[in-house]
Amino acid sequence: MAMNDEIQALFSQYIIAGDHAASDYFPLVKELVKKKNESGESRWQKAIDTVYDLVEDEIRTNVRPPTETVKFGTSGWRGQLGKDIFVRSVACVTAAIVEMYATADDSLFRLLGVASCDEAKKRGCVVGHDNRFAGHLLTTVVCKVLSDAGFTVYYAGESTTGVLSAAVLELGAAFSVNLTPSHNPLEYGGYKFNAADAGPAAEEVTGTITRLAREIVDSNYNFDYSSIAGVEPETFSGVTVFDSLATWQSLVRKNRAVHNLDLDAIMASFADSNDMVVVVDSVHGASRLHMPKLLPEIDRCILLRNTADVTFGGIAPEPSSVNMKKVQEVLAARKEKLKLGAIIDPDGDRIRFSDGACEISMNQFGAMAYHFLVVYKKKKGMVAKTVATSNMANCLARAFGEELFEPKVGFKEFKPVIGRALVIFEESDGISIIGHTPEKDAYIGLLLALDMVITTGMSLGRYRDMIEKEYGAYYPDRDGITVSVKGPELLAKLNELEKYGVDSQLMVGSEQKTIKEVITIDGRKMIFEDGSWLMVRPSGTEPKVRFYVESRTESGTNDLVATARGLLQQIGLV
Ligand SMILES: O=P(O)(O)OC[C@H]1O[C@H](O)[C@H](O)[C@@H](O)[C@@H]1O
Repeated sequence: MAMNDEIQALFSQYIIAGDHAASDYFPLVKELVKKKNESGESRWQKAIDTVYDLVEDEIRTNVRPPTETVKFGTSGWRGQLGKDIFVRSVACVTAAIVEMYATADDSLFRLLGVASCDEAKKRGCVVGHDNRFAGHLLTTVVCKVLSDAGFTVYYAGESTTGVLSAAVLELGAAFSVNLTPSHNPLEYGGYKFNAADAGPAAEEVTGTITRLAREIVDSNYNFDYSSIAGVEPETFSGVTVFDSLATWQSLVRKNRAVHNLDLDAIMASFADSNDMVVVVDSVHGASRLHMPKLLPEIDRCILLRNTADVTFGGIAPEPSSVNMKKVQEVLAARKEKLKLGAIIDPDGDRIRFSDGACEISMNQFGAMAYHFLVVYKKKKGMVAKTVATSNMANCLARAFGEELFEPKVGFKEFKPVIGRALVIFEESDGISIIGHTPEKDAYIGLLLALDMVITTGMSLGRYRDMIEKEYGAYYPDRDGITVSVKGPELLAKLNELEKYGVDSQLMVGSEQKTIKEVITIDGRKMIFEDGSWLMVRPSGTEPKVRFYVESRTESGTNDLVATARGLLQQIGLV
């Protein structure tokens, strides 16, 4: 079949001419990207661009309610571009934020970190977006709605979650809006709201935004697209453009004495360490814009997937083991003794590491960061990690005679220990430290990793092995299954696991293990007598049930995974 016919056939499979609602653009984009990757033919790119023109038209013109009602989940509102996230729906959610400030009572203002709506207007909002399609268009909508309502707006353009959070602190802003669905696939758009503390907003806040947004969506609210067509946000009253990375750098420098990380000295040492190579894969996300400014410009600093590509080259843009392969390949070909690789998600709040020989997950890295700050940086204090995260940090906290805070999943759960915990982290590749933002930030993770390697003179793998030799080894893993049931029905199914209480037994591999403790703050975590555990919980961002396991022996992890799967099978989810 000639290529044009092939493209034509694909188009007619997914597109109903003149009917966005009935057309399904993203499966088509995915097919076209696959073809482009296979053939390298530039004409496939033209076809992709044509589909994106249609998506853009849908984003501009859609006036229906979103296909899925607006809902802020574990981290913001996420949905499909064009169908859920479009000019009007983004305007409605922004109008809901305006309404929230206009009508908040004292207790809500306390959570928002401002005393009044006037204060919020004056302190203003930081606005930015990741590398996704239509980011600029949709943030222009946000700026317009906020500007019309009298809010000061600091416009960052394309930036990352951690950097925008730092900007809130540095500018003393009242809140931030960041248009990103984080690491979700290419068809998604998203909307994150952080209040004045610069961390992910509390549930009461996002609940209020959700409620007001639904009301506005259902009203006759009209956003006049012509008021923003071809206009840059800084032309609106009260909107200024600023350099968000500079605010991040300023925050890190300012708090040097708090965390003992010296940004400039670390970068200078790396530049001088002839035996060290660093590879960072931005997977086409917003970090690609910052890395050349943050890291030294030397040939031992290699940046991968640092071009603009809203399709992420067709991959799921998350810092997974599969996606780490490019970093591993580049590191393998290098001669330097010390190798550090990292992969960062599109909005720069997740990071995963490699030392060329092995991968270091956040389960391990977060605990290593805690060890590093205490032992090498001479800091004293507690550590915090979510209940689904490895217990290596619990073990270190015990050894250091320090407290451990263990909330349910979600970075916003760390609020009670911000300013107290030396490290806050979760297995899903998010980390921050004392004196930094209460938001997860890949860059502070990268800075820590650089400092660890430079200061200890060890690769991350060797450093981890050294800690494990002293404190014992932990073997965590996680996986998940896609489910079609949701809401109360899903919870009812998961509740069937309640029969596995303390003293009941489960087969793990060929061994029968007794449950010693059950933690139910988030799903169900069942801890066995030998300290190994498994946990099951519904995802707050995807139609999935996740399970997390941790063994104390290398071979035991797979057995725990099999047991977890078995449990989900038993309750009819697999
Ligand atoms: O609820 P899940 O799908 O497991 O997602 C959990 C994750 O969601 C978002 O990414 C939050 O920012 C994270 O803090 C949280 O760990």
